Amino acid sequence: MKQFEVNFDGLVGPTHNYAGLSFGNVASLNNAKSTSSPKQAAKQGLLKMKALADMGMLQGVLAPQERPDILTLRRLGFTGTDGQVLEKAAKQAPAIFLACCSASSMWTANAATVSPSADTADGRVHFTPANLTNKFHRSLEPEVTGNILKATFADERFFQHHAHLPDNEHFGDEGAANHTRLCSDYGHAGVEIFVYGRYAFDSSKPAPTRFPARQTLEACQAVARLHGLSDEGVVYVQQNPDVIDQGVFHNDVIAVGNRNVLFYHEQAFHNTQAALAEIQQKYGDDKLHFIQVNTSDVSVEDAVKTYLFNTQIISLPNGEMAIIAPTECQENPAVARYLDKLVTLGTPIKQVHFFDVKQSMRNGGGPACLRLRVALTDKEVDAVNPNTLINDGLFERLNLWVDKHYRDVLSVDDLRDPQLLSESRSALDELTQILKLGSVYPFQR
Ligand SMILES: NCCC[C@H](NC(=O)CCC(=O)O)C(=O)O
Repeated sequence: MKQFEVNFDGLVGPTHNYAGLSFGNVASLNNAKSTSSPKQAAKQGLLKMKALADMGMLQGVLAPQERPDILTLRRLGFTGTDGQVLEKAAKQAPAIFLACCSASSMWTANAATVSPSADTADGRVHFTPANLTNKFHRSLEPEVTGNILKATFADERFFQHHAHLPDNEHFGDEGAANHTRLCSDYGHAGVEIFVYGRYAFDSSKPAPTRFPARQTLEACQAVARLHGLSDEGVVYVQQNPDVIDQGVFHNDVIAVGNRNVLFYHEQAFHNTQAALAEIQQKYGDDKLHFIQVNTSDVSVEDAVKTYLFNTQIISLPNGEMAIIAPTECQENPAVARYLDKLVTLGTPIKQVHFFDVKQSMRNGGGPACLRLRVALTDKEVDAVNPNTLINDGLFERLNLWVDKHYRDVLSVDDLRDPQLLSESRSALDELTQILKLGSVYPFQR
């Protein structure tokens, strides 16, 4: 039996824009209302997918969501034709309208939490879409995310899909961005690390004071229960509230793991030593590489600015690990120096590859935000919808599709244009045919 980690990247949607929607996410607020390029954003994402496929990795793609979200605007009382709904919402409630236009589903690290079959009680791969309750614009995603995941992982013999957790801040869940898994090989039972920002039912516990903690311990525990994980295979770690207050809105902005490596900033966790000890104890006797980056080498501010930890650590077919980093890491002297040193430290990480994903970075989404990791055996890979796996043909087809449907530039004012709604729907309708997803969007149902 062979085993793989397959990265499913989110395709950037045709309404990609900068609306400053994410309080606590420094990049989102800093770039509010600047002009975006949906076409460039989608192509930057596709190039990263293609590059990983060319490195010998299995690479998948997840479809974006329907935006503007007319269905939600109707639920909020805007009436008439779709065009009138758009016009009324844009005029009467511009902030709500902008939230209903976000292409934020591109960050598929927040699409769901995934537990591989080696970890689960019933031996299937489990998916729970994230409810993303902390941000209104993101809370609109889980229903359609579930549809897309079911259309991508359809075979019930191998894949089990759960409903997202109750839509309430007590169970705030941001998916795989706060979840990482250590294992000796992808197909072996591993240790799933769930990182939370606060306790929902105990206000005496530490919590950030400036920015919101989006993920609760209780949400993590619910996902672990749903997935049938054993207590011996799970570690819950509290994120350091101080770093949330410095703009680390998800754990994947300050830590990332792959196989036997945990790469994290000194300030990432609330109680680091206890967390690492529990992880090592549950992992067993095999060697784990805890690669800690100290503040004296890279400050939290630089980590947030460059997304040093929002890198993907991948295991290449030759067994070496490589870091997939945004070009911002290359441009920052302290971070560049650190990465130069890292590959000489004798850890499994031997290579660094830089990618320009600036369109996404400007909204606080680095390489790791753009992908959902799904560890699969060869049999499970065969059960995945094959039209969602990137190869030369699909890469070319998706580029042509982007050229045909996407705008070069988009300002937030353009979002009220009824033409954009119809462009977006024809694009997505064609995409569901390319990826053979069936009808996943409200406008198709
Ligand atoms: N994992 C990265 C997620 C980034 C995402 N940004 C946004 O939604 C910003 C959208 C805007 O401001 O237009 C977030 O904060 O959840």
